[in-house]
Amino acid sequence: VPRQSKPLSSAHVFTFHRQPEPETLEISRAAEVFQTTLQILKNRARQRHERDITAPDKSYTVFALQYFWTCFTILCVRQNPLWGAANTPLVRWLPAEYEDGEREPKGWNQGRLHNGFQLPSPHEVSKKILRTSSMGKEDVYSHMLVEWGQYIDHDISFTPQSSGSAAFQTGVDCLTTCENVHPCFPIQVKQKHNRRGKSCLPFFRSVAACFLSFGSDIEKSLQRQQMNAITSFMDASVVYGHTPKMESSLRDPSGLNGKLVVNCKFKDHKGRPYLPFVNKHSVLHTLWMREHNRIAEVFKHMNGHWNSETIYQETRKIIGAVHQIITMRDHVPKIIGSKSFEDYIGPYRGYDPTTDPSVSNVFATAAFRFGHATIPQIVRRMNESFQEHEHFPSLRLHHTLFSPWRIVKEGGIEPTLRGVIGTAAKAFSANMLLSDEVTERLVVLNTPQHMDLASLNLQRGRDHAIPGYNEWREFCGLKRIKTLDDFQEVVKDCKVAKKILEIYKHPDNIDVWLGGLVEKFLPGARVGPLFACLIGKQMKALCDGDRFWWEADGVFTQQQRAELSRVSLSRLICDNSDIKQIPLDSFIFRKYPSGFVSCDQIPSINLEAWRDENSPGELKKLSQQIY
Ligand code: HEM
Ligand SMILES: [Ca+2]
Repeated sequence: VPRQSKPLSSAHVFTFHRQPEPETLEISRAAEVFQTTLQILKNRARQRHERDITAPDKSYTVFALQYFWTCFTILCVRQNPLWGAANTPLVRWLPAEYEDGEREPKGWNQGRLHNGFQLPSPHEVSKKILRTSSMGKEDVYSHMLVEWGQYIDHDISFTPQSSGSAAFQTGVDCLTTCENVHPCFPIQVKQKHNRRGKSCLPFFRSVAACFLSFGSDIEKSLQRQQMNAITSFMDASVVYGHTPKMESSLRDPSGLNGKLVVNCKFKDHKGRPYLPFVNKHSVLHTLWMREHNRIAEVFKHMNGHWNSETIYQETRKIIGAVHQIITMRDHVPKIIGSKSFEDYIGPYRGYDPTTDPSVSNVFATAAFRFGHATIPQIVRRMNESFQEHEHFPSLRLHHTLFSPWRIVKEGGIEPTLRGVIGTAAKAFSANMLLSDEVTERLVVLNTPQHMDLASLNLQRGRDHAIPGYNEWREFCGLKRIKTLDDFQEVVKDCKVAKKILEIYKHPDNIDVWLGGLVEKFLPGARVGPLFACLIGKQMKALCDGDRFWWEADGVFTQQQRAELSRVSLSRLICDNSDIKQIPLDSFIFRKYPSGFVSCDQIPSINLEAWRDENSPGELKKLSQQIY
């Protein structure tokens, strides 16, 4: 229960709360044991010069069997049952590039050359290219575009990291060591930059995933893969959880009305409920919880013969559909631009069982992290006239505005929500890429010191052995960069292009997250051609490969689909908060009062389309009154 009388320190507040579930840990441990065992055996074999890994000894066989058994138990009988499921590998659109071909990240072995050059330290790249203290303004989109990006990302990917701070084999502590020992892969820092006198920032490798490939390429099937701990489908897993255990803990314990659990101690001044727990997305999450309970209440009266399970499942289906619609109709086109939307996604043509909807490694590790360049320094809280709030001032990001006690104690979700709608998103510009709120003051789980998000992203890409910028350009049918001139053509800022090539020395060595981030935006987009391609392809896979996509045959009736297409984020806000005026599209930045309309002008969904024929007649009148 959020109850804090005084502000928490930034270290407490701005913590990235994403914890893997026990199942995730079990599976990753199996994969970890397997890889380590394999390594030991390979080393031994090499030392003895007697046999190679294809001649297994007894202990290897035992470990291998354990691994296959643990991994096998997560398989079930559906066709391609693992596609899009939680705790399965992030898929590879291009093969991994490990230094040893199997599990050592890029940059693991000191002195190893790539295209004739050593890779620059992510920290050096961060310092010289990505950091900034200056800010710019976007004038088209509101900060909601950024919030939604992160929110939806948390529905589709979560790559868990090694949880123990001690190295698996040696017991070396990842928090203190500056050596590369699995699962520690510290980020090297030049001494003078480090206040604690250490020459590195701690970094935990992402956990290994089970990977059962029965193809002929043994080398490839033994390669380390990373795991997505959540369902890749846009299924509102932030709201409902992604395991049965989590799901049941989020449902109303009385189980009588198909609703979600609410905070039993605190309510806002109008009696609207709060979430019962601490959560990074408290504002959006609170809106969804209220929306679920609002719809469930309508269903209870409209379809009186539905039991609580039916009410819950039918409501959940709608909430999932609304997530999909807001993302695909309102959000993605603003990010990748309408032309790329047409090229990579286009109109929906039905469920395709041959499309793998799993999140790709490059999407989670690089492309969708474009959003990190849109994180602001300051987030505002606003009053009813969308002006700076008299009582609740704007906050530096690291004094996070999304901390739940502020919501409860400081005016409910509305001041924050108005700030998110009423503030223009941070402008992206090549010479001020990442806010120092996240390069200097980021606190992540497990790590007591402040971290740097830019270094983390770059090191994560290398940890996952993601191929370089040029490989991905080629993958997307774009020209490879060979010279400074080539690069200056595609990068927003010529000086940045030059600096990058100076640091990396060879264009093939440029990390894909960085290369994609500095590209010139496509017209009407907030990313360049490479990220537009990677995000577009991923989004297409997420809808085509989803049997329960809201437009797929048999998921909703035609009438229900017509109703669903009237939903909007602005309607969600109107129905579940005290906000009475809002832009029609809350991703678009409007300066109050111009462009704001009253909530009753925002279309809403008519739930009559869900009336069940079998509903007893006398309840009809009652439900109409409520609706
Ligand atoms: C307050 C704002 C944000 C903070 C503090 C934040 C922080 C982080 C951190 C600490 C990580 C893990 C880094 C690592 O060790 O690899 C991460 C991952 C990620 N972030 Fe953000 N982020 C923010 C906003 C965003 C936005 C706006 C987007 C996209 C539009 C985004 C997309 C992602 C993605 C795709 C990942 C990888 C997810 C996974 O598979 O685990 N983030 N973020
Ligand atoms: Ca999901």
